[in-house]
Amino acid sequence: MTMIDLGSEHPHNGKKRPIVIGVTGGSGSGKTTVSRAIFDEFAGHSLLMLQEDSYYKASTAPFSERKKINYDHPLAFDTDLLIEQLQQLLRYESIDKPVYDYKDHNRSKNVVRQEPKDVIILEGILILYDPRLRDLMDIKVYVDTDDDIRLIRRIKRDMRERGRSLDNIINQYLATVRPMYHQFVEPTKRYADIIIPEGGQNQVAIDLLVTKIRDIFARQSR
Ligand SMILES: Nc1ncnc2c1ncn2[C@@H]1O[C@H](COP(=O)(O)OP(=O)(O)O)[C@@H](O)[C@H]1O
Ligand SMILES: O=c1ccn([C@@H]2O[C@H](COP(=O)(O)O)[C@@H](O)[C@H]2O)c(=O)[nH]1
Repeated sequence: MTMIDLGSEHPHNGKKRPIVIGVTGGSGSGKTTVSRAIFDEFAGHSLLMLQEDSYYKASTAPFSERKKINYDHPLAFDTDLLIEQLQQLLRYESIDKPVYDYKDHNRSKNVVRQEPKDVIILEGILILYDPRLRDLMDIKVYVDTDDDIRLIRRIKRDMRERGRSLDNIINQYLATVRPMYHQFVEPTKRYADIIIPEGGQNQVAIDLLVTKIRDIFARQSR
Protein backbone atom coordinates (compact mmCIF):
# COMPACT_ATOMS: atom_id res chain seq x y z
CA MET A 1 0.00 0.00 0.00
CA THR A 2 1.34 3.45 -0.93
CA MET A 3 2.02 5.69 2.05
CA ILE A 4 0.14 8.96 1.78
CA ASP A 5 1.35 12.05 3.51
CA LEU A 6 -1.06 14.89 3.01
CA GLY A 7 -1.32 18.38 4.23
CA SER A 8 2.43 18.33 4.60
CA GLU A 9 5.28 18.42 2.18
CA HIS A 10 4.88 16.31 -0.93
CA PRO A 11 7.93 14.52 -2.36
CA HIS A 12 7.34 15.89 -5.89
CA ASN A 13 7.50 19.62 -5.22
CA GLY A 14 8.06 20.13 -1.53
CA LYS A 15 4.57 21.65 -1.11
CA LYS A 16 1.06 20.46 -0.34
CA ARG A 17 -0.57 19.29 -3.54
CA PRO A 18 -3.83 17.56 -4.57
CA ILE A 19 -4.16 13.81 -4.07
CA VAL A 20 -4.51 11.63 -7.16
CA ILE A 21 -6.53 8.41 -7.01
CA GLY A 22 -6.15 6.30 -10.16
CA VAL A 23 -8.97 3.89 -11.01
CA THR A 24 -8.28 1.39 -13.78
CA GLY A 25 -9.48 -1.96 -15.14
CA GLY A 26 -10.77 -3.32 -18.44
CA SER A 27 -13.55 -1.76 -20.45
CA GLY A 28 -16.86 -2.50 -18.71
CA SER A 29 -15.18 -3.48 -15.44
CA GLY A 30 -16.99 -0.73 -13.53
CA LYS A 31 -14.28 1.97 -13.33
CA THR A 32 -16.69 4.80 -14.01
CA THR A 33 -19.28 3.34 -11.64
CA VAL A 34 -16.73 3.04 -8.81
CA SER A 35 -15.32 6.53 -9.50
CA ARG A 36 -18.82 8.05 -9.50
CA ALA A 37 -19.75 6.20 -6.30
CA ILE A 38 -16.71 7.76 -4.59
CA PHE A 39 -17.39 11.16 -6.16
CA ASP A 40 -21.04 11.15 -5.04
CA GLU A 41 -20.03 10.38 -1.46
CA PHE A 42 -18.10 13.64 -1.44
CA ALA A 43 -20.64 15.99 -2.95
CA GLY A 44 -19.67 19.48 -1.85
CA HIS A 45 -16.04 18.55 -1.20
CA SER A 46 -13.07 19.63 -3.27
CA LEU A 47 -12.96 16.68 -5.68
CA LEU A 48 -12.85 16.26 -9.46
CA MET A 49 -13.03 13.39 -11.93
CA LEU A 50 -10.69 13.14 -14.90
CA GLN A 51 -11.25 10.49 -17.57
CA GLU A 52 -8.42 9.16 -19.69
CA ASP A 53 -10.96 8.77 -22.51
CA SER A 54 -11.10 12.58 -22.82
CA TYR A 55 -7.50 12.33 -24.03
CA TYR A 56 -8.03 10.05 -27.02
CA LYS A 57 -6.05 11.56 -29.90
CA ALA A 58 -7.94 13.79 -32.31
CA SER A 59 -8.02 12.41 -35.86
CA THR A 60 -8.34 14.01 -39.30
CA ALA A 61 -9.14 10.65 -40.96
CA PRO A 62 -12.64 10.14 -42.38
CA PHE A 63 -15.28 8.46 -40.19
CA SER A 64 -14.97 5.19 -42.14
CA GLU A 65 -11.28 5.05 -41.14
CA ARG A 66 -11.76 6.33 -37.59
CA LYS A 67 -14.13 3.43 -36.93
CA LYS A 68 -11.25 1.02 -37.53
CA ILE A 69 -8.70 2.62 -35.17
CA ASN A 70 -7.40 0.45 -32.32
CA TYR A 71 -8.73 2.43 -29.34
CA ASP A 72 -7.30 0.01 -26.80
CA HIS A 73 -3.61 0.52 -27.64
CA PRO A 74 -1.56 2.95 -25.54
CA LEU A 75 -0.76 4.97 -28.68
CA ALA A 76 -4.46 5.83 -29.14
CA PHE A 77 -4.15 8.26 -26.23
CA ASP A 78 -2.49 11.66 -26.07
CA THR A 79 -0.82 10.71 -22.79
CA ASP A 80 1.55 13.68 -22.98
CA LEU A 81 -1.41 16.06 -22.87
CA LEU A 82 -3.01 14.11 -20.02
CA ILE A 83 0.22 14.29 -18.00
CA GLU A 84 0.66 17.98 -18.79
CA GLN A 85 -2.89 18.80 -17.65
CA LEU A 86 -2.64 16.59 -14.57
CA GLN A 87 0.54 18.40 -13.62
CA GLN A 88 -1.28 21.73 -14.04
CA LEU A 89 -4.03 20.53 -11.69
CA LEU A 90 -1.35 19.39 -9.25
CA ARG A 91 -0.01 22.97 -9.29
CA TYR A 92 -3.58 24.15 -8.55
CA GLU A 93 -3.93 25.59 -12.06
CA SER A 94 -7.16 25.21 -14.07
CA ILE A 95 -7.19 23.31 -17.36
CA ASP A 96 -9.22 23.26 -20.57
CA LYS A 97 -10.10 19.59 -20.70
CA PRO A 98 -10.71 18.00 -24.12
CA VAL A 99 -14.10 16.38 -24.74
CA TYR A 100 -14.33 13.02 -26.55
CA ASP A 101 -17.29 11.97 -28.70
CA TYR A 102 -17.55 8.13 -28.80
CA LYS A 103 -20.28 8.23 -31.44
CA ASP A 104 -18.07 10.28 -33.78
CA HIS A 105 -14.86 8.41 -32.76
CA ASN A 106 -13.16 11.77 -32.39
CA ARG A 107 -12.34 14.60 -30.07
CA SER A 108 -15.03 17.25 -30.08
CA LYS A 109 -14.19 20.88 -30.87
CA ASN A 110 -15.32 21.88 -27.37
CA VAL A 111 -13.24 21.93 -24.24
CA VAL A 112 -14.42 22.11 -20.64
CA ARG A 113 -12.82 24.41 -18.11
CA GLN A 114 -11.83 22.42 -15.03
CA GLU A 115 -10.84 24.23 -11.88
CA PRO A 116 -8.27 22.52 -9.61
CA LYS A 117 -9.45 20.55 -6.56
CA ASP A 118 -7.85 18.84 -3.56
CA VAL A 119 -8.65 15.29 -4.75
CA ILE A 120 -8.44 14.08 -8.35
CA ILE A 121 -10.00 10.77 -9.39
CA LEU A 122 -8.30 9.72 -12.64
CA GLU A 123 -10.08 6.89 -14.43
CA GLY A 124 -9.20 4.92 -17.56
CA ILE A 125 -8.12 1.60 -19.09
CA LEU A 126 -4.42 2.47 -19.42
CA ILE A 127 -3.67 4.97 -16.68
CA LEU A 128 -1.24 2.57 -14.98
CA TYR A 129 0.61 1.79 -18.21
CA ASP A 130 2.86 4.86 -18.39
CA PRO A 131 5.29 5.14 -15.43
CA ARG A 132 5.16 8.94 -15.67
CA LEU A 133 1.43 8.79 -14.87
CA ARG A 134 1.83 6.14 -12.18
CA ASP A 135 4.37 8.36 -10.46
CA LEU A 136 1.74 11.09 -10.08
CA MET A 137 -0.76 8.83 -8.27
CA ASP A 138 -1.16 8.41 -4.54
CA ILE A 139 -3.64 5.51 -4.56
CA LYS A 140 -3.92 3.06 -7.48
CA VAL A 141 -7.09 1.00 -7.78
CA TYR A 142 -7.71 -1.86 -10.24
CA VAL A 143 -11.32 -2.90 -10.83
CA ASP A 144 -11.14 -6.60 -11.63
CA THR A 145 -14.13 -8.07 -13.43
CA ASP A 146 -14.30 -11.27 -15.49
CA ASP A 147 -14.07 -10.91 -19.27
CA ASP A 148 -17.52 -12.35 -19.97
CA ILE A 149 -19.22 -9.96 -17.54
CA ARG A 150 -17.30 -7.00 -18.98
CA LEU A 151 -18.30 -7.95 -22.51
CA ILE A 152 -21.98 -8.25 -21.57
CA ARG A 153 -21.88 -4.86 -19.85
CA ARG A 154 -20.09 -3.31 -22.82
CA ILE A 155 -22.63 -4.68 -25.29
CA LYS A 156 -25.51 -3.20 -23.30
CA ARG A 157 -23.79 0.12 -22.67
CA ASP A 158 -22.39 0.67 -26.16
CA MET A 159 -25.72 -0.13 -27.83
CA ARG A 160 -27.53 2.19 -25.45
CA GLU A 161 -25.03 5.06 -25.12
CA ARG A 162 -22.34 4.90 -27.79
CA GLY A 163 -24.40 4.29 -30.95
CA ARG A 164 -23.03 0.80 -31.71
CA SER A 165 -24.58 -2.32 -33.23
CA LEU A 166 -24.14 -5.78 -31.71
CA ASP A 167 -22.03 -6.95 -34.68
CA ASN A 168 -19.82 -3.91 -34.44
CA ILE A 169 -19.24 -4.39 -30.70
CA ILE A 170 -18.42 -8.08 -31.05
CA ASN A 171 -16.07 -7.53 -34.02
CA GLN A 172 -14.21 -4.74 -32.22
CA TYR A 173 -14.03 -6.81 -29.04
CA LEU A 174 -12.42 -9.77 -30.81
CA ALA A 175 -10.12 -7.69 -33.04
CA THR A 176 -8.73 -5.19 -30.54
CA VAL A 177 -10.46 -4.84 -27.15
CA ARG A 178 -9.77 -8.38 -25.93
CA PRO A 179 -6.16 -8.78 -27.18
CA MET A 180 -5.14 -5.28 -26.03
CA TYR A 181 -6.69 -5.94 -22.62
CA HIS A 182 -4.51 -9.00 -22.15
CA GLN A 183 -1.41 -7.35 -23.63
CA PHE A 184 -1.57 -3.92 -22.00
CA VAL A 185 -4.33 -3.47 -19.39
CA GLU A 186 -4.32 -6.65 -17.29
CA PRO A 187 -0.51 -6.58 -16.75
CA THR A 188 -0.88 -3.19 -15.01
CA LYS A 189 -2.79 -4.90 -12.17
CA ARG A 190 0.58 -5.51 -10.53
CA TYR A 191 0.93 -1.76 -9.91
CA ALA A 192 -2.37 -1.47 -8.02
CA ASP A 193 -2.52 -0.84 -4.28
CA ILE A 194 -6.11 -2.06 -4.14
CA ILE A 195 -7.90 -4.59 -6.37
CA ILE A 196 -11.70 -4.40 -6.36
CA PRO A 197 -13.48 -7.52 -7.59
CA GLU A 198 -16.66 -6.83 -9.58
CA GLY A 199 -16.48 -3.05 -9.24
CA GLY A 200 -19.58 -0.93 -8.88
CA GLN A 201 -21.54 -3.13 -6.48
CA ASN A 202 -18.59 -3.83 -4.17
CA GLN A 203 -19.78 -1.56 -1.40
CA VAL A 204 -17.19 -2.81 1.10
CA ALA A 205 -14.31 -1.79 -1.17
CA ILE A 206 -15.96 1.54 -1.99
CA ASP A 207 -16.53 2.24 1.73
CA LEU A 208 -12.86 1.49 2.44
CA LEU A 209 -11.77 3.98 -0.20
CA VAL A 210 -14.26 6.56 1.03
CA THR A 211 -12.94 6.16 4.58
CA LYS A 212 -9.38 6.66 3.35
CA ILE A 213 -10.34 9.83 1.47
CA ARG A 214 -12.29 11.17 4.48
CA ASP A 215 -9.13 10.64 6.50
CA ILE A 216 -7.20 12.65 3.90
CA PHE A 217 -9.73 15.52 4.05
CA ALA A 218 -9.64 15.51 7.84
CA ARG A 219 -5.85 15.72 7.88
CA GLN A 220 -5.87 18.48 5.27
CA SER A 221 -8.24 20.63 7.29
CA ARG A 222 -6.14 20.38 10.45
N1 LIG B 1 -21.67 -4.19 -10.57
C1 LIG B 1 -22.39 -3.96 -11.66
N2 LIG B 1 -23.49 -4.68 -11.95
C2 LIG B 1 -24.19 -4.46 -13.05
N3 LIG B 1 -23.91 -3.50 -13.97
C3 LIG B 1 -22.83 -2.75 -13.73
C4 LIG B 1 -22.01 -2.92 -12.58
N4 LIG B 1 -21.00 -2.02 -12.62
C5 LIG B 1 -21.17 -1.34 -13.77
N5 LIG B 1 -22.27 -1.75 -14.43
C6 LIG B 1 -22.78 -1.25 -15.71
O1 LIG B 1 -21.88 -1.74 -16.72
C7 LIG B 1 -21.62 -0.73 -17.67
C8 LIG B 1 -20.11 -0.46 -17.68
O2 LIG B 1 -19.76 0.08 -16.41
P1 LIG B 1 -18.75 1.30 -16.32
O3 LIG B 1 -18.68 1.72 -14.90
O4 LIG B 1 -19.09 2.33 -17.36
O5 LIG B 1 -17.41 0.53 -16.73
P2 LIG B 1 -16.03 1.09 -17.26
O6 LIG B 1 -15.96 2.55 -16.90
O7 LIG B 1 -15.01 0.27 -16.56
O8 LIG B 1 -16.04 0.86 -18.74
C9 LIG B 1 -22.44 0.49 -17.27
O9 LIG B 1 -23.62 0.51 -18.03
C10 LIG B 1 -22.74 0.26 -15.80
O10 LIG B 1 -23.95 0.84 -15.42
O1 LIG C 1 -13.80 6.11 -30.41
C1 LIG C 1 -13.72 5.24 -29.53
C2 LIG C 1 -13.01 5.42 -28.35
C3 LIG C 1 -12.97 4.44 -27.41
N1 LIG C 1 -13.62 3.28 -27.61
C4 LIG C 1 -13.60 2.22 -26.59
O2 LIG C 1 -13.78 2.75 -25.30
C5 LIG C 1 -13.19 1.87 -24.35
C6 LIG C 1 -12.71 2.64 -23.15
O3 LIG C 1 -13.81 3.19 -22.45
P1 LIG C 1 -14.46 2.41 -21.22
O4 LIG C 1 -15.40 3.42 -20.63
O5 LIG C 1 -13.35 2.05 -20.30
O6 LIG C 1 -15.17 1.20 -21.74
C7 LIG C 1 -12.04 1.19 -25.05
O7 LIG C 1 -12.06 -0.19 -24.76
C8 LIG C 1 -12.27 1.48 -26.55
O8 LIG C 1 -12.41 0.29 -27.27
C9 LIG C 1 -14.32 3.08 -28.78
O9 LIG C 1 -14.93 2.01 -28.98
N2 LIG C 1 -14.36 4.07 -29.71
